[in-house]
Amino acid sequence: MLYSTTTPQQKRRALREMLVPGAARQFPGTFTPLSAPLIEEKGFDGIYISGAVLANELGLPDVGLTTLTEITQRAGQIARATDLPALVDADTGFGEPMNVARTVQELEDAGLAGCHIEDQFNPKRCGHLDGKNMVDLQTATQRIAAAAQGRRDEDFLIMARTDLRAVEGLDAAVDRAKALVDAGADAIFPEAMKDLGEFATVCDAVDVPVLANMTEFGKSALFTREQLASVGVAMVIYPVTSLRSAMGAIERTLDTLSADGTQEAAVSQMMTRARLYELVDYAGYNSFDAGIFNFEVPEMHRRNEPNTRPEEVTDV
Ligand SMILES: C[C@](O)(C(=O)O)[C@H](CC(=O)O)C(=O)O
Ligand SMILES: [Mg+2]
Repeated sequence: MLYSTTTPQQKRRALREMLVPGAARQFPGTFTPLSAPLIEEKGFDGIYISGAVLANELGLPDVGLTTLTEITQRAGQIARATDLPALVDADTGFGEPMNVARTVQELEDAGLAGCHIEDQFNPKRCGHLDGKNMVDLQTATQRIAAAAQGRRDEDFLIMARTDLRAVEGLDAAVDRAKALVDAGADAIFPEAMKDLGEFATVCDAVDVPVLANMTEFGKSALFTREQLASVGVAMVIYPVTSLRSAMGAIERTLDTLSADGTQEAAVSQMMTRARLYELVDYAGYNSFDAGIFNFEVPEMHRRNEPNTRPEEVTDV
């Protein structure tokens, strides 16, 4: 009930302990606190909060328009809704090295377990698009050093992302990854790897955990957890998967509603009222204050059955 009872420090420790090479810990993305208990219940290892998704959710492209305040607020709301550790995308760190240090402190205060900071020039773009502009080595390493210096909880994970692969090739990306580790990165996010062999090369080259980005419609094929584990990947993110699934479902339902004049044919695909109430733990709040909850779900309404709206439901 209410929020997570696991403290941010405990979540950070848990993240550190789970990130071992070859573990391929799965972190599905979510843009809403409501999905966090769902991810937890399905047995995943942690939660990813995508910069692209938080921008898109605001109706914006992922080109560095969102602010530190917006990201911190939303990421904090999501982190609070789960006992799992949450890793957030901090884009280019929201400014110069001193700003990057402040970014880390804000994210620590919001209860995040870690963040990643990338070496693109602002305006940045999705790592799987062409035409990215990169900052030089010195700027990239200064960002990471500033992030490490700003951190107050030594377990807060500073992950360095390098976008260099798509611009200058794998060797350049590996060299940069090593330099970023030397600057203080606790983990590496090699963006836009072409194949499994490239993930293996990065994993072999650095002594810190490596992340694999399994974003759909990107430059990397969608490898299985087992495949990524076999080359040494420690953590896998599915950044936009739930947003794409949700938006696909919304579009299909709107088409049905528009074509049929009723949403009836789409109801069986929807999450039921009962399941939704389970996710927000109505029952838990009821044991706290019996005045809150007076809604019993008859067995027949626990299933998705079109046209079976119970009378009681409208009284809630
Ligand atoms: C991981 C990523 O940075 C994100 O913001 O989720 C994006 C994902 C995407 O746009 O598909 C990325 O740059 O890869
Ligand atoms: Mg991003």
